[in-house]
Amino acid sequence: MSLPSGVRHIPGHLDRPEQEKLVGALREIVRAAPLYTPAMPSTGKEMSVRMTNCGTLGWVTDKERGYRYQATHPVTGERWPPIPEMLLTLWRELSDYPHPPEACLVNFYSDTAKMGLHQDRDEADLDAPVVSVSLGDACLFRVGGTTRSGSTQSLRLESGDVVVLGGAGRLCFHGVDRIYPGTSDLLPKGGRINLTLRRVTRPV
Ligand SMILES: O=C(O)CCC(=O)C(=O)O
Ligand SMILES: [Fe+2]
Repeated sequence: MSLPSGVRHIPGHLDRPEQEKLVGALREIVRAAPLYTPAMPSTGKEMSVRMTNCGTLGWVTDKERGYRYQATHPVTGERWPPIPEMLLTLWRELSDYPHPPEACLVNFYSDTAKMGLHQDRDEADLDAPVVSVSLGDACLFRVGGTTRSGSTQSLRLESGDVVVLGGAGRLCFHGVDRIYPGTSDLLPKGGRINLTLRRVTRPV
C-alpha cells in the first residue's frame, strides 16, 4: 500500500557511522538540556515519552500552558543547545525548503513508551515539511490522512530511517504504537530516539 501523498519513508538514510556520530552529538545536547517528562494540556497526564530540544525554539507541553514553542528549557530555564550541523545538512537535503529548521524535538522512548495519533500543527509555517529521524530500537509507526477518523497504515521504522511529512502530507495524523525492544545495539541501554526537525515561524 502506498503512503499518503507528501509522506515519504526513506529507509536507512543514515548509515551506522552517521547514526553513531548523531548519538554522540545527542549526548552533549542531553547533558546541556536534560530529558524531562512532558504533561498533556488541562489533564496534566504525563506522556510516556521523555523529551528535550535543540534549536532556537523547542516544543514543550505542560498542564497549565499546553502545547507551544519556547526558547528555553522548562526545567532549567536555559536556552536550548544548537541543532547539530549534521541535522541541518539532512534538512537541506530532504526538506525542499529554503530556510533552516528552528526546532529539533528529541523524543526518547523506553521499551513501553508510545505516542498517540496526532497532527503536528503548532507551527506558523506549514509550507516547511516535518523531517523526522529514527535511532535505536525499531518502532511501529502509524500514519493516516488529514482527518482523525480516516484509515491508517502501519510501517516499521528502523534506526537510520527518515520520515518526511510535507506538502499534502504535512498535516497527516501519525503516532507510534509500540517500540520493539532489543532490535538495535546503537544505544547501549536500548530504547528509541526520534528527532523531529521543524520550521516554526514564517521567515520575514
Ligand atoms: O517518534 C516518532 O517517530 C514521531 C514523533 C512525533 O510524531 C512528534 O514528536 O510529533
Ligand atoms: Fe508528530
